[in-house]
Amino acid sequence: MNQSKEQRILNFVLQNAVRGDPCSVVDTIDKYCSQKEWAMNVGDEKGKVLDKTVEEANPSVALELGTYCGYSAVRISRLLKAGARLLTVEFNPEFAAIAKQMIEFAGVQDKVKLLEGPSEEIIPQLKKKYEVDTLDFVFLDHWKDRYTPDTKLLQECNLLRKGSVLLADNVIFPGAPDFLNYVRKSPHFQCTNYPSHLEYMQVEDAMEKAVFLG
Ligand SMILES: Oc1cc(-c2ccc(F)cc2)cc2cccnc12
Ligand SMILES: [Mg+2]
Repeated sequence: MNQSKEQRILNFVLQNAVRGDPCSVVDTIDKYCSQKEWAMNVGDEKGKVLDKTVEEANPSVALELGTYCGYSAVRISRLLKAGARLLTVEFNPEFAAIAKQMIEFAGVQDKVKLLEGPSEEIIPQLKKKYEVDTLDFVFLDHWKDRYTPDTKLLQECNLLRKGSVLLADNVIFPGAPDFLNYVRKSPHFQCTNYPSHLEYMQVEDAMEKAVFLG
């Protein structure tokens, strides 16, 4: 049975990155996906925006929607302070299986909890089942038509507090126009746009930061 692209990415990491070194895992995925096969990791250019936003938020509890192969879970968790944790949600079982191995190889498994299932089911479980009070940082990088309903769900579930930082990938390409509309028009969010490029391509893209105002 021939391998999936995601399995090829993982194998390249297992053979070329340094076990227990998150930076080498991130760099090795970027090397493979820029030189051999494009894949929908946030990539290094937008990854630097992600890094700065995470460092500024310095979250104790972070949520990622859309794990894929684990690239941004490794990228985020390498910046977390001792005792901080990242919950990452992936609904595709094949992707989740790859990400689990990627996270373990990078040595960040103690900081990352991978939750398999649809975000609309998992978000309402975060408080009781996953002992979350409020989220300090949320990275939205899943299907673009889920950005707005999941943002509303986070608010309805009282998972955001004054100062909670949302960062959304791909607001230009593939695009999340309804999300931009929603957060920019809402009195509950202070928004900032970060123009960038689609991972590994010269196509325009951007990230949007939306800070919850309470
Ligand atoms: O960063 C991303 C990029 C794309 C994407 C797909 C096809 C293209 F031709 C270009 C871009 C899809 C994503 C889906 C989910 C999370 N991130 C994505
Ligand atoms: Mg993306």
